[in-house]
Amino acid sequence: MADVRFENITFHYGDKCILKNFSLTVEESQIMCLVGPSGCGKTTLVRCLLGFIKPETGAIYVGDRCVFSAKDRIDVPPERRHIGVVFQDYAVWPHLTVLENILYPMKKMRMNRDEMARRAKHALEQVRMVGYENHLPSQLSGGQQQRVAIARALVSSDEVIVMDEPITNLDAKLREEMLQEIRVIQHDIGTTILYITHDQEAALQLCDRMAIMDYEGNLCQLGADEDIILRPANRFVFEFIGVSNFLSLVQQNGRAYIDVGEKYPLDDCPMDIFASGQKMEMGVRSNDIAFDNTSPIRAKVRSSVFLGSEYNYFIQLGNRDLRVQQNALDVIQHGEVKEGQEVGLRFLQPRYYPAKEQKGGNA
Ligand SMILES: Nc1ncnc2c1ncn2[C@@H]1O[C@H](COP(=O)(O)OP(=O)(O)OP(=O)(O)O)[C@@H](O)[C@H]1O
Repeated sequence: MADVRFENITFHYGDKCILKNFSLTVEESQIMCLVGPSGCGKTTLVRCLLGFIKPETGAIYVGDRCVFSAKDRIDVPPERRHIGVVFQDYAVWPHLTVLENILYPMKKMRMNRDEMARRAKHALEQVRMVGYENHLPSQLSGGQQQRVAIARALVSSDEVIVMDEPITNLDAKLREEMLQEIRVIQHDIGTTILYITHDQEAALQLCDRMAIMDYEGNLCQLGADEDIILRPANRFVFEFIGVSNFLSLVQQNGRAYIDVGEKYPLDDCPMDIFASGQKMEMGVRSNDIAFDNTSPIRAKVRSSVFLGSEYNYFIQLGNRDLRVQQNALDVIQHGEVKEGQEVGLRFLQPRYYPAKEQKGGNA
């Protein structure tokens, strides 16, 4: 097993800076999810690691091996980096059988026959595809094809596997199953996995640690999923992970109010947030809004949707619509609120951030 280290990686496409002095360590035998919005540079980072493109600065290490260093002019070719890869579009060869697909990278590495057979058998067992050796990809479901791609990555490297949106093309149930399988496979063999996604739900289910990139390709937080959810480093992380609502705040006569057309006092709000003179907002996650009839913050239930394990409510508070999510078990315990009903609201774990600047124009 090996850790993966990116040190001060800079990369441009033309004039456009995609990664600037980007550093990240993926610890050995862990699943690290690199999460960020579309276009932020995740795949670019993976391509640097695999050796498909060359950063302008920095170094990349896989365990003790330096696979790239701009300063020392090291640039190990992709096939000698020994990194397993699973891409979104499966990338299994359509004209090769399952077994031939799995043997392919080992043949390229010129491995001996017995070792190839042993590894292929083991990888097929790990992804539960024994019995499908002679099937062509066209005879397999999307999930089975993806398992073949994982088996092929496993035989390429038992040290490091990179997965770039590997389950995006699968239906919801299969996605869930594949996440479980990736977790079980990783647990059994202890491979280091760098998992790239813009799907925060998948990341939360899968990872040991999460790295969050913002739109500009900066690493804005690195931590266990609890850290990211409970202690978001900034507004971007708070908004990107989980479902959140934002409400404008004002202060009057030393007291803070939510301003939603009508003003509701917010007694727990620390007044020092107004010290900078900036407009402030309160962010609260949808599952951190509780119904409490004793609360003076009065709102109206516009709609209620049952989603199996949770209820989704759309609530009108003054001139704002809020989304509230409640666990189905809590609803069973405390009772469902009905459309049209008036409710009192209580905000748990609110966060305070400067308001975003409104963009002008009609665009
Ligand atoms: N070959 C290329 N030439 C020029 N620009 C590119 C090229 N490949 C990617 N880009 C640009 O680089 C930026 C980063 O792309 P990248 O594919 O790394 O993003 P990403 O975070 O992986 O996005 P997604 O989640 O949508 O896959 C984007 O603005 C993209 O348009």
